[in-house]
Amino acid sequence: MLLGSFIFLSIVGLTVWVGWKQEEAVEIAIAQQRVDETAIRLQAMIKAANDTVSQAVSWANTFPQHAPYPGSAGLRRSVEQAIRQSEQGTFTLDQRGNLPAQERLGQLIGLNSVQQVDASHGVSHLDLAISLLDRMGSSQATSPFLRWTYFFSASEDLLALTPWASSAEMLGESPDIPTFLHSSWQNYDLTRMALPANNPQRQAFWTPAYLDQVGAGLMVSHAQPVYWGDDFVGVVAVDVLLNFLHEELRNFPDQDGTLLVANAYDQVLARRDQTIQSHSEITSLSTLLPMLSDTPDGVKQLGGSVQHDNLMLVDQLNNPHWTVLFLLPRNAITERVVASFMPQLLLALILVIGGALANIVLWRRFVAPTISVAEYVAKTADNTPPDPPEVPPLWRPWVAGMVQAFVERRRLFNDLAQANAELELKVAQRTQELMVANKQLTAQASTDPLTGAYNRRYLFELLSAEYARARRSAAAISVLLIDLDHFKRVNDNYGHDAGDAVLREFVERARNSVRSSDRICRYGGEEFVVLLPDCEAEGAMVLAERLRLSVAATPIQHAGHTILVTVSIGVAMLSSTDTEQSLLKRADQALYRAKNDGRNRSVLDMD
Ligand SMILES: Nc1nc2c(ncn2[C@@H]2O[C@H](COP(=O)(O)OP(=O)(O)OP(=O)(O)O)[C@@H](O)[C@H]2O)c(=O)[nH]1
Repeated sequence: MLLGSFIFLSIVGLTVWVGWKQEEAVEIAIAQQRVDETAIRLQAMIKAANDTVSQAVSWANTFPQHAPYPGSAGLRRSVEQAIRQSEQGTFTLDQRGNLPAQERLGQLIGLNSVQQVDASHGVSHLDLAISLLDRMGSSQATSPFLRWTYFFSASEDLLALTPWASSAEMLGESPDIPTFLHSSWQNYDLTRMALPANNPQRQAFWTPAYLDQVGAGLMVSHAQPVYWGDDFVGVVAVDVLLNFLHEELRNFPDQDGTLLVANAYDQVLARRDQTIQSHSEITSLSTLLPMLSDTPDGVKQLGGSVQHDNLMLVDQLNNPHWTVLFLLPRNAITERVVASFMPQLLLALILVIGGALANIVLWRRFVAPTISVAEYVAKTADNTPPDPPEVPPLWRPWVAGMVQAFVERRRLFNDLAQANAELELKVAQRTQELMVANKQLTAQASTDPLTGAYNRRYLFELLSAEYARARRSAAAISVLLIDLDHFKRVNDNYGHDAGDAVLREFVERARNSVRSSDRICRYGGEEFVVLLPDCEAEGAMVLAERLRLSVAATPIQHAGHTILVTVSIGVAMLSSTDTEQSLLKRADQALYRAKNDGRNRSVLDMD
C-alpha cells in the first residue's frame, strides 16, 4: 500500500516536473523566437544602408570605365562655375539657384586646387563626386533613417554630400573648408577606418555610434573605401540614424525584461527602456552587464545563457554585427509557466488528492476488512469462535454469511473429531474383544469343551513339539495313557450327566497330581493322555500312581450319588527308536496289560 502510494506520488511528481520543464522550454523558445524576429526585422531595415553603400562603391570603383558620365553635365557646369567664382581657394554649391531639380542633389565643397583630370585614370575625383551626387540623390527616399550619403576624396580636397545642406550647416564650428576637410580625415571614424593601412581588405565597415553634429541624433556610419585599381580614391559612406532602433524595440511583444541592441564596439545603441540623446548616454555593454567583462568576447558568450536571475536571449545581425539582447527575468518565466501550467498543476493536485482519497477508501472498504476477515478465518480454528470482524455495512451480509459458514464448519469439525474419538474407542474395544475371542477360539480349538483338558488334535501338536525338542536336547519324555475303568457302567447306572461330571472331576484331580509343565489331553471318550516332558519312566510311574490313587481314594459325589471310579494307566518313556506314534502305541499296550491285569493299576511298558 505504502509502496503503491509512493510510486503513484513519484509518477505524479515526475509528470509535473516534466510538464513544468516543457512549459519553461516553450516560454524560452517563444522569447528566443521574438528576439530572432526582431533581429531579422532590423537586418531588413538596415539593408537599405548596405545596398546604398555597396551600389555606390560598385559604381565608384568602376567609374573610369563609365566616364564621361553624361547624366551630371548640368551639375558639372554648375561646379565649374562655382570653382571659377570661388574666392580664397575653396568652392561650394551654395550658389546653385540655376540647378535643375536642386532638391534632389546635394552639397559639394572642395578646394579650387582639386584636380580636374587624373592623369593615370583619365577622370578626376571631382567627376566621381559629381556622378555620385547625381546617383545617390534619391537614396534617402528608400529609407527614412538614412541621413547623409557622402563621398570624401582621399586627396582631402573634396566632400560630396546628399541631401542638400548648406556649407555653413556642414562646417559647423570649423573655421574654414581646408581645415574641415583635413580634420575630417583625422577625426572621423569612417575616413580613418577606410585608409589602406587600416583596411587592407578594402571591406565595407560600420563605425562606432556617434552623435550627429547637426543634431539629427545618434547615428552610425556605414562606409567602404573606393579604389581605382591600386589607387585609393576615397570613401563612400551613409549615416544611419538610430532612432528607428528604439521604435523597433518598443514594439517588441514581450513587455518584461531588458531589451537592447549593441554593436561590435561594446556600445549599447538602443534600449527599450531609455532613449539615447547624447554621446554620454551611450553606455558600454560590458558596463551594463558586468559579467561580460570577464570574457574576451562577451557578446558571443551570451547565447541562451542564464545571467544571474535573468535568462539571456541573443541574436546577432550579420551586417552590421549588431546584437539583439533580451534579458528576461527568471521569475517572469516562472510566472508565465505557472499561468500556463496551472491547469495541469491543478489536475495533478486533483489526481494526487483523489489518489490519496481512493487509497484511503480502498484501504477502509476493502483491504482492512479483508485483513480482519482473514484474521477471523485464522481464529476459527479455536474452539470458541471470535466475535465477527468490524466491516463496512456493504460487507456485513457477506461477512455474516461467511461467519455462519465458518461456525458451522467448526461445529462439523468438532462433531467429526468427537465421532472419530468414539470410533477409535470402539475400535479399541472391539479389537480387545476380538483378541479375547481369538484367544478363546484358540483355546477352544485346542481344548476339550467338556473337561477343559487339551483335545486330541492339540495333543499331537504338543507331542510333535516335545518329541522334536527331546530329540534335539536328548531330554526324556514320558506319556501316561489313562482309561477310566468300566465307565460305561457309570453312564448306565447314573446317567450321562453323571458320566460327564466324572470326566470333569477326573481332569481336575489329574491337574492336581501333575506338574504345571505336564499336559493333560483327552485322547477320546474316557481315555486321557498326560504328556510328561523331562520325565523318566520311574518318575512317570510315580506320577501315574499318585494320580491313580487320587482318583481311587475318593469317590465322586454327583446328584446325591457316590460314584467310585478307578483308572488304568499305561506308562511309556520315549526310547531312542521311538516315533511319536510308537510311543503312544507302547503306552496303549501297557494300558491294555493294566486292564487285563485287573484294572486300577499302572503298568510301565518296559520296551
Ligand atoms: N457320560 C459319558 N460317557 C461317555 C463319554 N465318552 C464315552 N462314554 C462312554 O464310555 C463308555 C465306554 O465303555 P467301554 O468302551 O465299554 O469301556 P468300559 O465300560 O470303561 O470298560 P473298560 O474300559 O473295559 O473298563 C461307553 O458307554 C461310552 O458311551 C462321555 O463323554 N460322557
